[in-house]
Amino acid sequence: MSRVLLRGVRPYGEGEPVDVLVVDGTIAEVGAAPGTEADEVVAGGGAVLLPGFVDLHTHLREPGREDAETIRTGSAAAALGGYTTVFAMANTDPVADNAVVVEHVWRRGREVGLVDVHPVGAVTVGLGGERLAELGGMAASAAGVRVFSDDGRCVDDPLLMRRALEYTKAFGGVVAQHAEDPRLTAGAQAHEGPTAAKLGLAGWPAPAEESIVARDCLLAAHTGGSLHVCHVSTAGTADILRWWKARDAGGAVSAEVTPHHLLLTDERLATYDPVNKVNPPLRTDADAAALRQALAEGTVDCVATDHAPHADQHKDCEWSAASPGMLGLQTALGIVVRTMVRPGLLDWRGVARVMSERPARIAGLADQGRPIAAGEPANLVLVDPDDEWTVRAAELASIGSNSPYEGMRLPGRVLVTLLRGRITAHEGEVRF
Ligand SMILES: NC(=O)N[C@@H](CC(=O)O)C(=O)O
Repeated sequence: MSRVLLRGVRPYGEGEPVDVLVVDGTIAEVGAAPGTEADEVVAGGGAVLLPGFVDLHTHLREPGREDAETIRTGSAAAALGGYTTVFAMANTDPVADNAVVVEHVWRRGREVGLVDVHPVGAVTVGLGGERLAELGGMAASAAGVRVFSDDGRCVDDPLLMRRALEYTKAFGGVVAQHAEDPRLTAGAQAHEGPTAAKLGLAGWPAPAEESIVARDCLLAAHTGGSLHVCHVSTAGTADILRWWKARDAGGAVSAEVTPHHLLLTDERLATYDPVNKVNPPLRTDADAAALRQALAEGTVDCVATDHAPHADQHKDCEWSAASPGMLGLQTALGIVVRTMVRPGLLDWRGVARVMSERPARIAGLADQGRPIAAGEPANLVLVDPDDEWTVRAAELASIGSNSPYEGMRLPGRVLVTLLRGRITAHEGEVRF
């Protein structure tokens, strides 16, 4: 029998500190537990206890790009960031578009054992956008895939998108769309606006995202399927989602926003440093403010990192040749605290909602994003809300070092992460 005692912690940052006893992976008691024996006692010091975070959008790069990240290093970054579950995107090499590849990713995640790694299945064969992949085969595999996405590419053919929504509905799946009309973004390098014009970079216009989101909402309603909108980046997309959700038109539509789109804007592009290159691109102050508001009110359901590690040679080059993407797993909480908690847009219950509960429900997970209560699985993260730390990309667990937050002070430090009662990260150290 394994017993872990978290002494003096505040679930959801509320009330007086309590003790939380975890026995064999399950929360056994929440309350005062004086004199309780345990294999390991964590001195909580009044820190905030939350359900472990769930990331619907992670690039782990394995198989194929192990020079940027592996399932082992990405899992370590996740545990250190407070995550107990990540969804590994399908744009690997080979593409995760069949049962063999998704089972490999799933098994490797289990072997590493730091977080639950759920492979995302590709919607189309080879992310080619022409033929549906064997969605049912991936769903029926040992990996039990429920989330499907061509992320990195848009399923721009409306008929294929319709079929994907219809087909996944049969087994409770969700289609996570990278909303980008490719005809409107050919050659795009930056958000289309004054900054891109000044810097001479080809623009990525907001309607390229918004038109696909509007279309897909209509298709979700028509088919009764489940649509999840990846990395919402514009105020206009938030408006469409707000209008759509108010209509309650059928189907299920959910959406995520990344930490970087909550905080960073295209003003950072002036240095031409490709660390700021990401897809969808950093947009304007007004967009970021609208996204923070949309997340606070629930129009955008959750935060997802879009953790996108790249090997140095794909970032240490000129802007146009650089790969888009940023590290995100270890900095997500800090950015959410900075942009949402400190300004009063979210309390800690809200953080639990957007980083754990909603993403778990969207993906249909039964054992994650659960209440902190006796009898529940002990997937938990303990956060010091006041402590600040300085981001040093070289010290992050990922192989790639493409963090746009280098040198930034971030509030909210992860003290301990527990996966089914096992401590996976402790004071910045991973426990493999
Ligand atoms: N989000 C990113 O900027 N990059 C993603 C894929 C993509 O969406 O382009 C990646 O896989 O690197």
